[in-house]
Amino acid sequence: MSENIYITYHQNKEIMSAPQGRPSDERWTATDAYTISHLHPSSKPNHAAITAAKEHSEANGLPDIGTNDNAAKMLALQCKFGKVSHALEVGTLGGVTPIWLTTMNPDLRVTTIEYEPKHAKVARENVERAGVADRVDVITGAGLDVLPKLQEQIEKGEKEPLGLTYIDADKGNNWAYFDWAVKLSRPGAVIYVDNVVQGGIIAKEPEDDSWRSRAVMGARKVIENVGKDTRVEALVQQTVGDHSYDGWLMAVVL
Ligand SMILES: C[S@@+](CC[C@H](N)C(=O)[O-])C[C@H]1O[C@@H](n2cnc3c(N)ncnc32)[C@H](O)[C@@H]1O
Repeated sequence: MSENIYITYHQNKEIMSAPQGRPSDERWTATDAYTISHLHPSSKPNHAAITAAKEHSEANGLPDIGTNDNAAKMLALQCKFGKVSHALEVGTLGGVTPIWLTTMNPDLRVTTIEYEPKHAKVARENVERAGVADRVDVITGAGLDVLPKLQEQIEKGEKEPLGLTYIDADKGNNWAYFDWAVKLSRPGAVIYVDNVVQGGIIAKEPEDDSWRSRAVMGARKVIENVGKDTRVEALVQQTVGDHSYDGWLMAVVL
């Protein structure tokens, strides 16, 4: 089992849910609300399922650290654009992103890995209620314990090689997840690593060993290792929005 998973997660929860010291601006939140209300209004076929999943997650006490709608829809559109048949998410929370992906891509299957049994249970309930349980495999366990089993399934032909991976779990293992994702992907697959900007504090090497510094080190390690990795081409895109100022690393498998 990977080290300090539980502790690392709670540190991450703090970094994502209480962004003290991180830049924020009401224009970013207002712009997200305005654009999503036009580009994904309540008349969209999956709007009710997504809203219901968020409400069920909240009612069951899951932390408010889910991926925002714009980012989840971007991943869903990437799956459509890339004709992805199998996507992986590391860090399920309540399963809202797999619902976005599968409701917008009728032939897509998603494997999603969640360490917290309670989160995984709520995610299974959410995907069931959304009518996509036959295409979303919610696996309870630590990412690094589950990924070798996914490799076996892909090698046996039980699952397709990955066309898209979304890494959004314990930040200290970002690089290990990325390395696995490359190994399990088909050429042309895309890999996203979330929260690699963290309000712009990642450009400087941390000087202490606080939880925040360890999250920064998780971002720096994946950025620096990916930069030397000849299996991929990558960039970091900075984002602002209702989740403050952050960003993701996007890589394409060559
Ligand atoms: C930011 S949330 C994920 C949000 C989700 N991807 C979404 O789109 O809404 C991070 C999740 O990763 C889970 N997690 C933390 N450490 C993990 C690990 N080692 N393996 C798998 N999941 C982990 C946490 O329990 C939490 O549910």
